[in-house]
Amino acid sequence: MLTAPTPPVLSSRYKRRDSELDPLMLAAVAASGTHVTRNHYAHDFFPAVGDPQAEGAYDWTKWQAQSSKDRGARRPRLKYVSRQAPRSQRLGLKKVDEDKENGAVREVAEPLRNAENLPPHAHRDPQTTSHVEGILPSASTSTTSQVSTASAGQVLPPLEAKCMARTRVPTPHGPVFLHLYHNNRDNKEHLAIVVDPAQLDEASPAFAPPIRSASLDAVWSETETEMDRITRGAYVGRLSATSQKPSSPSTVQPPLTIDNLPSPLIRIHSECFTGETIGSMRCDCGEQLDEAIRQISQPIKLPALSTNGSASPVTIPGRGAVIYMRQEGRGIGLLSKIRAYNLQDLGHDTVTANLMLGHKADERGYEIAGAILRDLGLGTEVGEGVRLLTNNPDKVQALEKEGVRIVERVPMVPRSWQSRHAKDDVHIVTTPSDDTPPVTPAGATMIGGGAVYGDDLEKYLRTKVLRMGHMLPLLGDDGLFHDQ
Ligand SMILES: Nc1nc2c(ncn2[C@@H]2O[C@H](COP(=O)(O)OP(=O)(O)OP(=O)(O)O)[C@@H](O)[C@H]2O)c(=O)[nH]1
Repeated sequence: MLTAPTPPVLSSRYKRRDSELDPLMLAAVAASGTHVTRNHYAHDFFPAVGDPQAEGAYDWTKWQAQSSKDRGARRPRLKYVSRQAPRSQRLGLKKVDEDKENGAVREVAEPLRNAENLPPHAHRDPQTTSHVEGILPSASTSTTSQVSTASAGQVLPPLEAKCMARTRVPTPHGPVFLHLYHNNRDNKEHLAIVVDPAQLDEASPAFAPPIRSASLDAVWSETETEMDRITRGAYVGRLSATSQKPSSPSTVQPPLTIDNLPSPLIRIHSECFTGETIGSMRCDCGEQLDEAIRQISQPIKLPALSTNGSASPVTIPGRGAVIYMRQEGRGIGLLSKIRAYNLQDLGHDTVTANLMLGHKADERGYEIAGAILRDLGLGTEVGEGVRLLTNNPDKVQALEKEGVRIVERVPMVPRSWQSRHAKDDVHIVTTPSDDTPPVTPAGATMIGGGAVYGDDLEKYLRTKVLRMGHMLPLLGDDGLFHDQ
């Protein structure tokens, strides 16, 4: 129909009434080598998009179409990739596991987690998990990297994390630069919240190297324009209608002008929808995120500087970063975390609840966090090292294993516990009764309460100290603090 000559008789007498054939649609049909129907809208024509470990899979700028020298050669057939789970899973044909003794029927396959298009690490290894209560393995706080575990014999390409975009975000604690990362190990958009307001003030002398993403500042293609760079956040100074200076990959880092500059303060924070978005007081995650940004943003007071000739003490803006990892529920995902909360309401603690669901106590990995830190020039072997905000000994170890140079661990004391030390703590607000909402000083927190508190939280925090080895002093029955 498309190629046959138009019948001469009809052409003048009957004009076409349908629209012209869409050349884009024709090109798509030709490229796919197969039929295109309205049912295929969810599929990709690009090869490897559904194969996140392939070169160029997560980054469109790396996708090389047929190069000019190959033009004469036979064109490879493009792979036709579906991002959907297999049909049986989409239709909800779930495998169930019947626990005959208890008469319980339990779903063992989570359709989304087992979708074939997910990278291999998402498939659970039955050898390492146990789900039958009564034969629970001993509490494991292992930080075995969820992302680096490949099935036997599979070789993963070297990990790459690339900053796709960056922008300035004003927060109650001051401006931050939000960076969004893609990587070739999981399909998640991890974030870096960089606190370095000195970059916004180009007029003042820089005492410390700016915290910038090397991958964002790199040249992505020969054809990229200044506007492309600025739009993705590769600019210097403060962006405005009158100030638009694209950054350059070869920008020479200013040397450290002061000897006793504290290393940047950083936190690796794991996503917690409940604690951060709806203000759940089962955990202190929202408060920790807020507190981390607050602490990192605190101005740094330096003693009199000899190197810059100033005789009086100098105050410089705070600097550091929160690396925000999409590892909800310590890596088990929101669905399982919600189920775990119900088990916790039955009386089990946070560790046991995870184990009962067939998960480890902690399934997080820190390989990608390490790559993001490297990209930001933080904690590299040569350089300043970092101060890490955490109570979690496993996190310190796991990051050191990833090559992050940690010069100091800075504890994160829950605000409700701080008040036991200092009753006049500024973050503690009036204890709410049932009908009066707490009075929160403006800008003191992101979510709605100065401090999280309550029985659920107490139980959670105690479990972290007693079962997960978190380094916090516990208040004993005798009213005294006891180091664990
Ligand atoms: N599975 C599970 N995850 C939880 C629970 N409460 C909070 N989380 C998750 O735990 C993660 C935060 O971990 P924490 O143990 O608070 O902190 P940490 O990162 O190990 O240690 P710190 O650096 O000291 O805060 C987030 O991903 C939360 O979603 C829970 O009861 N069960």
